[in-house]
Amino acid sequence: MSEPIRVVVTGAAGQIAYSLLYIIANGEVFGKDQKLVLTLLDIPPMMGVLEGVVMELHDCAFPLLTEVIPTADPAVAFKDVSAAFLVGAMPRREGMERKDLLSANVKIFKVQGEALNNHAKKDVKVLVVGNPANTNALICSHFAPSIPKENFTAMTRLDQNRARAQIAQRLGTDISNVKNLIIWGNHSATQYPDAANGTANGKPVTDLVEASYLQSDFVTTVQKRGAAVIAARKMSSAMSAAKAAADHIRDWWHGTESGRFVSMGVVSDGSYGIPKDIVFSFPVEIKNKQWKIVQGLKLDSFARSKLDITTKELLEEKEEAMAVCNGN
Ligand SMILES: NC(=O)c1ccc[n+]([C@@H]2O[C@H](COP(=O)([O-])OP(=O)(O)OC[C@H]3O[C@@H](n4cnc5c(N)ncnc54)[C@H](O)[C@@H]3O)[C@@H](O)[C@H]2O)c1
Ligand SMILES: O=C(O)CC[C@H](O)C(=O)O
Repeated sequence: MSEPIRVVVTGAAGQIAYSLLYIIANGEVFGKDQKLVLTLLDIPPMMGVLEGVVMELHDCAFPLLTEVIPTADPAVAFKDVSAAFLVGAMPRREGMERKDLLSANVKIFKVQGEALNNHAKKDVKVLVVGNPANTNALICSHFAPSIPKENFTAMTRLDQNRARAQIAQRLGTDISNVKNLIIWGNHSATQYPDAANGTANGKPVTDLVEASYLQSDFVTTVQKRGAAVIAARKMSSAMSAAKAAADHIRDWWHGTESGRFVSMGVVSDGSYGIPKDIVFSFPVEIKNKQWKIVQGLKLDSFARSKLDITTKELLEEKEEAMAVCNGN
């Protein structure tokens, strides 16, 4: 059994955290031999609810959980953390526009970037789940200059999982047989879910599924899945978001198997002609806790036009977010 590591979950009294905390504390992210100290951050009015979550965590009797620290103070929450799940933010509800979220949520990530900068381990692995996730991750990194920007990522794993589920259902095969679907760009309705490199039972998805579906309904279903869940549940997706957050950090911590890639929002280095310094979802491979963008994949003109749309949205979001953070 190794020494405990400290892991923070923000928005710990919320919906996603309620599913996520179980998965983390049960050893399914950092491993069954990794003891954990969990710090749980939420805002002061939620401290009562958070107390209940803490009681339940104790009552689960998780062997790996050595301590649980609920707090409303970022300095306490981020102290010496090795991994950070930044979930806490307002979710979009029916009738709200995505833009309504940006100005409210982006400020949270400025504060938390500063807190990470001042209190976290310098090799902390940060996953931003709170929306607009890509731009929040960029802001967080911007305000944490002492931590390498490679350590800040945004969650598009839920979109990847959604894409896999759509293809598996269409082919009537197990989801574990469907690999290497890619999410490019923003975690929003402009993302481009791309099956061009995907395989199902070892065969190219493009040989098994009609191009007309892959270029239309497949793309729009995945793009709009979050909105469809909100319309049905009247609340944003939570169980599936928690599972995806756990998948994301588990793969970052333990690595990806050879030949298999996963999608993560990472600070662009200019790969595939995407402008530097926006958080863009790319296919990555992971080894020794370092991700690398998969290079050399072919993008046809259809794919390229989709990447242009999502890039434009991310550049606009960046400008808007910087203006909010600078008080303009
Ligand atoms: N990237 C993705 O794939 C994805 C998927 C689903 C949801 N989301 C986003 O995740 C976020 C959380 O969703 P949820 O359903 O858990 O929402 P929720 O409203 O149930 O919970 C959010 C929690 O965050 C807390 N919070 C607010 N400001 C905070 C702050 N400054 N510090 C710490 N905690 C704070 C709230 O008090 C609340 O307890 C939303 O922004 C949602 O849109 C992202
Ligand atoms: O607000 C949305 O449209 C999406 C909410 C969430 O990010 C999801 O993908 O389920």
